Amino acid sequence: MKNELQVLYETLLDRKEHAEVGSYTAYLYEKGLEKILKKVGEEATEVIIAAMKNDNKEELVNEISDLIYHLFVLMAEKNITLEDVNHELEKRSHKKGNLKAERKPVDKY
Ligand SMILES: N=c1c2ncn([C@@H]3O[C@H](COP(=O)(O)OP(=O)(O)OP(=O)(O)O)[C@@H](O)[C@H]3O)c2ncn1[C@@H]1O[C@H](COP(=O)(O)O)[C@@H](O)[C@H]1O
Repeated sequence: MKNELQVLYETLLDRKEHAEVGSYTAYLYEKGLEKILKKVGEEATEVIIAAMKNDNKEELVNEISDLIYHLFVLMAEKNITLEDVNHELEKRSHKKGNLKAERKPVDKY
């Protein structure tokens, strides 16, 4: 079963091919890369502000979701797939040996 992140990414890719009326995503693609980057920057700042406020988990989850949405729009715009990111994370994980049993003392930061 697909998780919500996969469904969202596929929806955003679909919006690239079929620009629906009233779609905020289609509006971002139409505005172009500079607008998308501006939104990623704004949303990242909002995550930082929400995280510094400490105890409002709901607000922080909200802001993180906004940031993920805008990052995914950027990925779709740049033809970067979830598989690309997954593959990169997998490579890092194998290199580092995330399981405690595999980890050597030198692997520590
Ligand atoms: N997950 C999201 C999502 N998160 C945030 N946003 C939009 O991002 C915008 C960010 O809000 P801001 O106040 O920062 O920006 P704004 O003032 O509305 O817009 P700007 O003038 O700054 O561009 C809001 O309009 C939100 O609706 C999203 N818009 C769409 N989605 C999902 O994307 C998919 C496709 O949606 P549409 O493209 O709208 O069909 C659907 O699954 C939606 O649920």
